[in-house]
Amino acid sequence: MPSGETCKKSAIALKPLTYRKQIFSTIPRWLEGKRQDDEAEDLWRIYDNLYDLHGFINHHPGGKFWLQQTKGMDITEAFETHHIRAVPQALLDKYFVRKASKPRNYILTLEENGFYRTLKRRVGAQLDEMDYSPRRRTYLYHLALLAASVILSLISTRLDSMLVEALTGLLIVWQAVAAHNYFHQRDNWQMYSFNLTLMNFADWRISHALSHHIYTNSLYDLEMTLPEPYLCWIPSKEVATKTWRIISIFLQPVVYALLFFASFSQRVFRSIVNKNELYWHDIIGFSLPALMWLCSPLSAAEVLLKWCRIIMFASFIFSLISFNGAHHVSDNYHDGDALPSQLDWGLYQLTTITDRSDIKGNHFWALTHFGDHILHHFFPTLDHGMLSQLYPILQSTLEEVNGSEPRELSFVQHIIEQNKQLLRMEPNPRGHF
Ligand code: HEM
Repeated sequence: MPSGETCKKSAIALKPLTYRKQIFSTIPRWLEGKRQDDEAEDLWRIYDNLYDLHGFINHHPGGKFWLQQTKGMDITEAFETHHIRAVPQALLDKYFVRKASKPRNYILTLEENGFYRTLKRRVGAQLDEMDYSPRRRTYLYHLALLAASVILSLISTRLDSMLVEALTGLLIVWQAVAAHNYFHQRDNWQMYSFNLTLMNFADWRISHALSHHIYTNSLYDLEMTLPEPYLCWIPSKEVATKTWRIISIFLQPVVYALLFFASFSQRVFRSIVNKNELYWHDIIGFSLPALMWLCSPLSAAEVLLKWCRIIMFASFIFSLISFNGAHHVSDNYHDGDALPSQLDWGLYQLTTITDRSDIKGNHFWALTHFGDHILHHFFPTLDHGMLSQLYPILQSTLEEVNGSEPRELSFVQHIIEQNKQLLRMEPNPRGHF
């Protein structure tokens, strides 16, 4: 089990992390811990200002969820990255309460003329000239994948074929990754289809959108800490010994295959013994086996077994794509490595992401495999199909700052690198930028 000081103090924050004081990381513990660490006094903190957004929660165009969940927190980066236009900033004055009495807990910066906000201003100025037609194609891709997942699930009940089950799992994953495009945006029907994986989009809005996207590869990133102790990417012997790291390489396929079941059953368990963590829309996860049972001659037990195999295939494929998609290249920054000399939030992000070179420029593959990942982290609410239009602005802005290029590797190289990162115990002494 990870223990020791390097497991509790992130290099990008001033205070030790409250949520890491407990043995297992969970989403409710992360939320509670962040509230304690941020000390926003039951209000919302943006930069050094405190706002009372209680009256705005129900009117927020992005949906209630985001503000309900972040009450009492510092939401500076989430606020900056989720709005490209100037309207939300202009609205804020109305809700201003007072200046915060303490400095921010996070040391990454979002200076007005720094890299990220300069890039965002330039993208904002381009928004009206962008080609919005890829949004329609994204809509059709997701719909087609969803329909195909349902149809193939039904076909799998008529054919006794593992291959069909694996294909069904693959389609469920592709539609779920496409649904991920939608849960980053204002509430919509597509986000619910993510739940066919047995994971829940609302949980992912926290662990992925509010934690991973903002504090990438740091100890505040739940996508780094939830898979511990089975997969440990933090380069420290306090987090995992060499022997355990070697074992974890061989354990990976099992962890991948059980991820969906494990995340659901843990939530059920904690809901029974502690506080409810389930949502009404978790029921969507069971709509496929119910439909398979209703439309097939198989018994309930046979359908259940078949569906479990499909979910295991899906879980394996999803983990393979997501854990080997961008962040765990051994040269990427992971908490404990030397920080970049410039602490701009956007430049920090660039040290934690290596894009997939083999799917660049292809709308379908990028949508279903977390492609164009750097731009997705910078502008998560923009439709995934539109991101590739922003490369020229990204490149020219980056060139002005330090002349560097966004890094890219193929999928196979990502897999090799991710395994190297699992084994890496020594912090990298050289910070990018
Ligand atoms: C945790 C912080 C916040 C998050 C994660 C968040 C998220 C979002 C999302 C996902 C959207 C929809 C974007 C789309 O679908 O294109 C949105 C829209 C919007 N939000 Fe927020 N929001 C946050 C805080 C705020 C605050 C504090 C304000 C203002 C007081 C605000 C004002 C707006 C407005 C006016 C829009 C519609 C215009 C636009 O998209 O730029 N939001 N927000």
